[in-house]
Amino acid sequence: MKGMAALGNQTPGSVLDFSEAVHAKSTPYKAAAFGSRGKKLEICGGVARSSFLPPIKAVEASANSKGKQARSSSAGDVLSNDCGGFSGESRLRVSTVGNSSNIVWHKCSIEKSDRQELLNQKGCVIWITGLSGSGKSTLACALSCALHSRGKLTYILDGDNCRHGLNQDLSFKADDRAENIRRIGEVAKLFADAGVICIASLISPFRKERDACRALLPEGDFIEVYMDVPLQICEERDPKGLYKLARAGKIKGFTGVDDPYEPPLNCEALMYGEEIPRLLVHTVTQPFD
Ligand SMILES: Nc1ncnc2c1ncn2[C@@H]1O[C@H](COP(=O)(O)OS(=O)(=O)O)[C@@H](OP(=O)(O)O)[C@H]1O
Ligand SMILES: Nc1ncnc2c1ncn2[C@@H]1O[C@H](COP(=O)(O)OP(=O)(O)O)[C@@H](O)[C@H]1O
Repeated sequence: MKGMAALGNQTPGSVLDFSEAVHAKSTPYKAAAFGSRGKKLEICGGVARSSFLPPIKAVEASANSKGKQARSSSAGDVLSNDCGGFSGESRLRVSTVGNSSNIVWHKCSIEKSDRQELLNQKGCVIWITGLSGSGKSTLACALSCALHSRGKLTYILDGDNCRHGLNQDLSFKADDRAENIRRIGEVAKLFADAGVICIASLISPFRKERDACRALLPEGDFIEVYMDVPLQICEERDPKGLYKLARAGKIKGFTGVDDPYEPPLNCEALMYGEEIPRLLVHTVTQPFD
């Protein structure tokens, strides 16, 4: 069982009420949430409990052998120094990561745990996946509003928005979608490392790539939320008219129409139904140390 990420210093068992944060409809949103992967949390006035995972401590690891591919490393291969000057210990280890050779991880004495303490919250990634029109952006915004109003620092990485900048070189072909997911996963990891609650909201149709993003974070710090809304409903909503264009053959490779979507097998939270998410019971957690 995986633990759920702590979102901050909330009273254990407290509820994130989205009623102020979302549109006007008042019918409760139907949702099921799973705290640890597969472990159901109560919804709509329920309680979500989780085990607090201590902040990661940098562990010295042996240097990568030449040519060995490592996804990323925050441990080992360390060049460290204190903020105050040049007195810090340096353990210079050169490594190769992907196509980057002769690189050295530079470590600072201010770590994730220090930033979390400053912000009084725990950095984590809430990853919202689902078809176009399933309500990802709506939920991301509602979640951000709800947490913000509770004094929690959040940042949304929206697939559409990131494609306006960081990912503007990527198409919707499978390889580019995979790269889109990978990049957003890496950026989300940086936000979490900064102590921010990062809400990633993108179709992210491939299970393998989503799982790779999960693997970038300590256990419990990646909360996968699946918008389990049937294609038919998404298509009826069609707020941007894209499904219509896809059905007319004017957009090729549209997710759900003529491009695949692989639903999560074991996500932390499952959102379904047609109503606006008025209530989402979320994670919560043991107090921050
Ligand atoms: N071919 C195709 N398939 C799916 N979606 C398409 C496509 N072309 C453009 N769009 C618009 O791009 C938004 C999805 O971008 P993402 O970065 O989230 O997609 S992905 O994760 O790389 O699959 C998606 O936004 P959302 O509706 O917010 O999901 C669409 O508006
Ligand atoms: N739970 C919901 N019930 C009904 N309509 C919703 C819900 N969530 C979002 N919508 C509406 O569906 C449309 C698509 O929502 P959006 O958040 O843009 O989806 P996505 O980001 O997945 O494409 C919007 O018009 C939005 O107002």
